Amino acid sequence: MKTIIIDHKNDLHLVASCPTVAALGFFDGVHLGHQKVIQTAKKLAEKIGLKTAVISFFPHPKEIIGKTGERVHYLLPPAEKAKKFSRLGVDYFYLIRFTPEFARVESKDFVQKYLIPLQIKHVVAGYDFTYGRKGKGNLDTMEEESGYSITVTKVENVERNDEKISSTLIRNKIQLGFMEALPNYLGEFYETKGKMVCTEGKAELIWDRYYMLPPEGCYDVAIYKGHGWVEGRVLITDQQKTYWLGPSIPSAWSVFRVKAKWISRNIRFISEIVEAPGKKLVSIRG
Ligand SMILES: Cc1cc2nc3c(=O)[nH]c(=O)nc-3n(C[C@H](O)[C@H](O)[C@H](O)COP(=O)(O)O)c2cc1C
Ligand SMILES: Nc1ncnc2c1ncn2[C@@H]1O[C@H](COP(=O)(O)OP(=O)(O)OP(=O)(O)O)[C@@H](O)[C@H]1O
Repeated sequence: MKTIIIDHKNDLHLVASCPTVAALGFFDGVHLGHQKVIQTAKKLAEKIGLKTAVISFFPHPKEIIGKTGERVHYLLPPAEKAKKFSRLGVDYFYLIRFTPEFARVESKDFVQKYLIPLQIKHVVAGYDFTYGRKGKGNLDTMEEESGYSITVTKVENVERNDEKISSTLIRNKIQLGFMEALPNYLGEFYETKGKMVCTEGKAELIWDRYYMLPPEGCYDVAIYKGHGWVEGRVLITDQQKTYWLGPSIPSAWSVFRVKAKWISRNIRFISEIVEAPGKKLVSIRG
């Protein structure tokens, strides 16, 4: 898959090398709803003999047009999003820099000055997808705004327990520490990447940017350190620092890349700490 970052400096006629069917949206977390949109685009593209594209944005529109200082708790860094797109069979990932100027582009101009030069022939998105200044454009306006050179497909909402799967819903679950619920929406456990920094008796996990952590507490996780997955436990402090509670904390100073699968919140372990305050179950110094 080819990733192409687009800002106002690009001549889009030169960027696109072939016509595509494109899935449009932000796609934070690439959850099951997003996967359905991308798989639909892929199937259609194969049927009509075109390549598949995803058009997305960064940073999140809310950070640019929301209230000043509004922070978005991202679920995935753009590079990880790209890997997931690639696994879904996407050929081109057009990542548009979402700037205040871009937010002011009228919906028709987005279609005429971005989608048409990028050789998008068919757009796939969900029912609620909007585009253009103040989010005024939607899939019902797109065909007309393209002069009928682009056709569209609306994907039915993918739901769980009568609720639409959304990045917001997943963020809310993480905020409450319900990590065990996430495979229902993501199709797999939530994963974060970072490094483990070990100093005598203490191992801190420092996560890369653009991941979201659950609140203070103890969590069952699986950690990948280069030679397979190890199940264990981590503690998240009120300062949002993460410590590995074992098994086996390296005694020598070392740093290595890790990835973690967040399995569930461990309520039992927390209550053990509370019930036996004199007993030092968690040994964290420093
Ligand atoms: C050219 C363009 C301009 C946009 N301007 C605004 C805006 O002024 N206000 C807004 O809330 N969202 C704006 N958006 C964001 C969209 O409404 C929408 O959130 C974005 O396309 C991602 O779609 P999704 O949230 O369905 O994934 C704009 C999007 C595009 C492509
Ligand atoms: N559950 C779903 N079923 C089908 N399509 C979806 C679903 N969720 C999102 N989409 C579509 O996927 C694309 C990306 O959506 P978007 O990034 O807005 O996801 P979201 O999960 O609704 O995010 P947020 O909660 O931040 O609004 C859009 O075309 C959107 O309409």
